[in-house]
Amino acid sequence: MTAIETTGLTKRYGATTAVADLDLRVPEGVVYGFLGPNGAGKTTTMRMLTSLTRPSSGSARVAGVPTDDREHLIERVGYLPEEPPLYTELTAREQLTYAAGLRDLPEEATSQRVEELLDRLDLSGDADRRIDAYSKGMRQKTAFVQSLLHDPDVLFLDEPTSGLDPRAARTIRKMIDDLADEGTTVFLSTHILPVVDEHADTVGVLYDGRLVAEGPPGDLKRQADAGESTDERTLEDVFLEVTSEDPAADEATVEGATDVR
Ligand SMILES: Nc1ncnc2c1ncn2[C@@H]1O[C@H](COP(=O)(O)OP(=O)(O)OP(=O)(O)O)[C@@H](O)[C@H]1O
Repeated sequence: MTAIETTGLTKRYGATTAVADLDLRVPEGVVYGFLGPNGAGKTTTMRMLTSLTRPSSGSARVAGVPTDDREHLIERVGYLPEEPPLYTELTAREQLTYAAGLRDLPEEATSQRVEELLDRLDLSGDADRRIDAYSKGMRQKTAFVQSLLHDPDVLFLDEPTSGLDPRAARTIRKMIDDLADEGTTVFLSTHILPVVDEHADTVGVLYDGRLVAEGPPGDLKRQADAGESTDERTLEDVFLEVTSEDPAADEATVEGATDVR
């Protein structure tokens, strides 16, 4: 099944077109790296795909559910936004119990899952402290657990390793791989290109609201004209090339993998 499918998905804010006519097909169980410069429309896309923002036109289905069917959609998707909202007067354990309650998740199984996830992220020892006393990384870990609690089919992650120390960041990256192995589709937006290079099966690059390149990282690198041997090309070269204002660079970009312009 296709995990994410969008047709002509568009969002306008007044005169600004944040996302323009986006056609995406993301198969189940893959890690999809969603890249783009600041203001390219990544957050807006994720907000539309999680039913937090309505498209101006076009449509989308996630896990087979139309995104305008919010009630059913939220059972199937998880979202870790860049600045996750948490009740800072609660402890992490209370926050997670509260979130599970909102979703009507079975108590015992959920509590076991919470403990496993907290333990994996090295947060068990702090789980009964109030979130307002947490570091940025501890808040991030709490929000990450919250996005996963209901075992979503499709998980949207916006800069999931933001503020995390190297060990915690590595744990999250490993969890992303494990989730995909278990069949979860992970839609990963980050500016940390080596993470995308290592973990994403497919990369999509958004520029000015449009998808300007898409394909497996290796294919994109092979086809990028970075003036270097293939081995030395990085995803950063691809990114800079396909998001360039320079029309000459626009001509000679990543043809083939799926250059979608
Ligand atoms: N609520 C809003 N009202 C008006 N304009 C908005 C709103 N949200 C986003 N935009 C505009 O839409 C465009 C895309 O923004 P978006 O936040 O989706 O980009 P992004 O790719 O997530 O950027 P970043 O990498 O900086 O997080 C920008 O021009 C932004 O100013």
